Amino acid sequence: MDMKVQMLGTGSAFAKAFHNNNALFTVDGRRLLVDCGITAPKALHELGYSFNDLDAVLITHIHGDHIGGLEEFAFQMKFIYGRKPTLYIADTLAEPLWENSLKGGLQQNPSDTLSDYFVLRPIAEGIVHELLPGLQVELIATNHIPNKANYSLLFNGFFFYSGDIVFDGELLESLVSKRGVQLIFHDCQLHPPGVVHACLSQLLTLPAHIQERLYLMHYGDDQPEFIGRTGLMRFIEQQKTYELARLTFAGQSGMIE
Ligand SMILES: Nc1ccn([C@@H]2O[C@@H]3COP(=O)(O)O[C@H]3[C@H]2O)c(=O)n1
Ligand SMILES: [Zn+2]
Ligand SMILES: [Zn+2]
Repeated sequence: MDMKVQMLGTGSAFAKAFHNNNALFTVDGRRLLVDCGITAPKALHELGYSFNDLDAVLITHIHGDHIGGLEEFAFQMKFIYGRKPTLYIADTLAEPLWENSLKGGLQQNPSDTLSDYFVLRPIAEGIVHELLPGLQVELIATNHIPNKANYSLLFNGFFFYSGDIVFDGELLESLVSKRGVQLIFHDCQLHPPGVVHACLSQLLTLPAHIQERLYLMHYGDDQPEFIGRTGLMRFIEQQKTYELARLTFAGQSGMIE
C-alpha cells in the first residue's frame, strides 16, 4: 500500500511564514485532508490541487487554523464542482461546527445543515473507522482548551497525530508501550509556557524511545532558530511529501525527503 502524508502547512495559529497545520494524506491515490484551516484553500492551490481533488476531510477540533477553510471548501464543491465531499468529524463536534462556526456563512435556507454541503460521517471516539480504503482512524479525546472537545488521531494503529494538545507524557508513553505506536506527529509550541499546546521544553523531557519516534509540527515563525535544538525529535516540513512506511520507526530509520 502506498501511503503518503504532505503537510499543507506546519505553522501555529498565528504563524505567517507557514500555513496552518493541515495534512494531506494520500492512500493508493485517494486523498484525505486532516483539518482545513484558514490558509488551506491557498495552500492546496500552491501544491497544484483543487478542492475537487479531495475525497474527504477529517476535523480534529474547532479552531480557525483547523476549520477556517471549510466554508470555501463547501461553497466550491457545491457551486463549482457540484458534489458533496465526505466530512468525518467527532459526533460531539458536528453540531457545534455548524451552529457555532459554519451556519452564518453557509446557511441559505432555514433548513440547511452540514448535510446540505457534505456527506456527513460523525465518528465516535475509541472506535476504529475506515476513512479511505486502507486508512483507518481511531479518535482519542485529548486535552487542549479546558471544556472544549478536541481529538487526536491514531491512524492504522501505529501513527499518532496530535490535534492541538497540551503535553501529556503519560499518554505518549502508553501509546508507545501499550498500543504499539511507532510514529508520532506532535504539535509543538517553541516557547514556554505550554498552556494549551505542548511546548518544546516539555517534549524534550520525553525519553529517547519516544523522542526518536516523534516529529514536530504546528510551530511558530522562528522555527529555523530551533533546528538542531530538538533532541532526538525532528521537524516536519510543510509541502514535503513523506512516505509513511519510510518514516516509521524501525531502530535505524530516518526521514526521507
Ligand atoms: N485559552 C487559549 C485559547 C487560544 N489561545 C491561542 O489561540 C490559538 C487558537 O489556535 P491554536 O492553534 O489552538 O492555538 C491557540 C493559542 O495560540 C491561547 O493561547 N489560549
Ligand atoms: Zn491549531
Ligand atoms: Zn487549537
